[in-house]
Amino acid sequence: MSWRDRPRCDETPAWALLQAHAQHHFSAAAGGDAFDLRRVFADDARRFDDFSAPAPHIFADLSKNLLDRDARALLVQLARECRLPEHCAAMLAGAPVNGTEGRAALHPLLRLPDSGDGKRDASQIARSTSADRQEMLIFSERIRNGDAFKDVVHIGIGGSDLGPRLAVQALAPHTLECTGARGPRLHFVANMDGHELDGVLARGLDAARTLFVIASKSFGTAETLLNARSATAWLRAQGVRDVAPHLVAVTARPDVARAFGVGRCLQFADGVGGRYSLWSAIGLPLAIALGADGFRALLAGAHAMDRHFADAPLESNLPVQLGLLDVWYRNFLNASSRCVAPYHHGLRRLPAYLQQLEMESNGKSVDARGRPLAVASAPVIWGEPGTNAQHAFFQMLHQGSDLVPVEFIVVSQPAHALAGHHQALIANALAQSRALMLGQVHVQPHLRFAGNRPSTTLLLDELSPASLGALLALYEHRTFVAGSLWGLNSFDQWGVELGKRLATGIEAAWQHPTADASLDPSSAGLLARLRRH
Ligand SMILES: O=P(O)(O)OC[C@H]1O[C@](O)(CO)[C@@H](O)[C@@H]1O
Repeated sequence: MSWRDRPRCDETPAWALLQAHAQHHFSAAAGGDAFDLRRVFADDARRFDDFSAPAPHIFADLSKNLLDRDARALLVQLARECRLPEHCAAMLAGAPVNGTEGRAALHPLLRLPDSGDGKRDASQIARSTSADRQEMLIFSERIRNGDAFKDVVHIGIGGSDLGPRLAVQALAPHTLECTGARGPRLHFVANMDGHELDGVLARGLDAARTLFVIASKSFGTAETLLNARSATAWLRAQGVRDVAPHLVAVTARPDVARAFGVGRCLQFADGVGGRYSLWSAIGLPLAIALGADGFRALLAGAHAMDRHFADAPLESNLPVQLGLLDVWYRNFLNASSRCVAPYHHGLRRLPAYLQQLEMESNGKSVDARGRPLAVASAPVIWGEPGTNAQHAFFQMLHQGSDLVPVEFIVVSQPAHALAGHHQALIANALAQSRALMLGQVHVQPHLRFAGNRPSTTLLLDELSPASLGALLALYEHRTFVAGSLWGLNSFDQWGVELGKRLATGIEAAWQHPTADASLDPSSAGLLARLRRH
């Protein structure tokens, strides 16, 4: 049987076994026998070791999850029955796993290292992605080391923004700004809300020495084109006659970008999904900030995780174990969200990045064959960096009514030397996961904490280009694993199209009130009020 004909999770024998296991051992109805983290730790001295999973650059402690050995074994059985290994091998080999768009998911190919002799020992597509990368890195080094531009403004949205923005923030200590090296300042603009571009242009930019990067895979995204047009108008208004040298496109549609009037195009393959595109020329601002070697280190870290995903047995394969855990919580313990709490200021945009990665990939209700799903898919992903999050929504995590698995991300080595901060930060991360698990018995109801609340801790030695690459690749593959079991095509995103189309109609109706008749009464009423201002 090929990966295309794989059964969906709810069609397998393991699914029914998992349902029975969850009901007998994990539901409130199981009474005193229900799984309790405090009891299993007391009974099992080996639990931490047995439920820990080392992977490249990352150590994962899964022991504080609501999961026992039997459930874990059944989940691995489920993965086999769903033919996950075959699907994974097909995806990594560049098979056309994105059925509705008739293409492959090429992001792992972007991370293949060059072979020793400098040539890429791979398929034509791998060779051409290598050539694209080479071209981008030559360009980024020129901008980084040259004098032509003092400011680089990266314009893009969704996957053309979230990855580079996160990575530039996360790796700030390695970038131009913090190492004191010469080089341009970097700015990001995503929203069509003019306040964002206006705010960037107000930072004292000299038009004659400003480069705009227009990053759009399709080169058809409304927000990006609007910002790009406004940037072009600004250049002209500032007296720049020949704007083309100030505009570089990063795109899979160089034909459209050239027609727009850019001076230079950096290309990447159509088979690279937007939310998986940091590794392509979309990473240009990161390459400018880090330098070519730093960018290659990011790719090497991600590639190490690709190898782990391809080669490690399912039982010790971290993306597989996390993806299975996601299915377990979502479908057997009915958790409708997962909270991500990075205890590192550099990772403050990670929850936003993961929202696109996981919810745009797996927020679907029909499977890859067009059949309605019989089970729930992507949970809501949400979060904030610790310890800020503790002073906002942790109340709900500790005493609220919903089951929310929490993911703590902790980095061993800080990149600053301020005394006391790092230990205090780490102590808080560990304390929160302990408090969630232990709870508190108290005579007064409002001081009671039920405890037995689950968490995972991902531990990185340091936040380096390589470890960030491994972390993001881990999340990509975990998303693929859960989507594969749910039977989804994790690589399309048709759900974003309807709203885009309707926005065009509303924009037209703004100018022509007679068109209000084509709107529903609520939208027409709101528009009428808005027009008065
Ligand atoms: O890079 P583009 O084509 O401008 O698309 C930006 C984003 O828009 C989306 O297509 C969703 O609207 C994302 O998948 C993508 O990352």
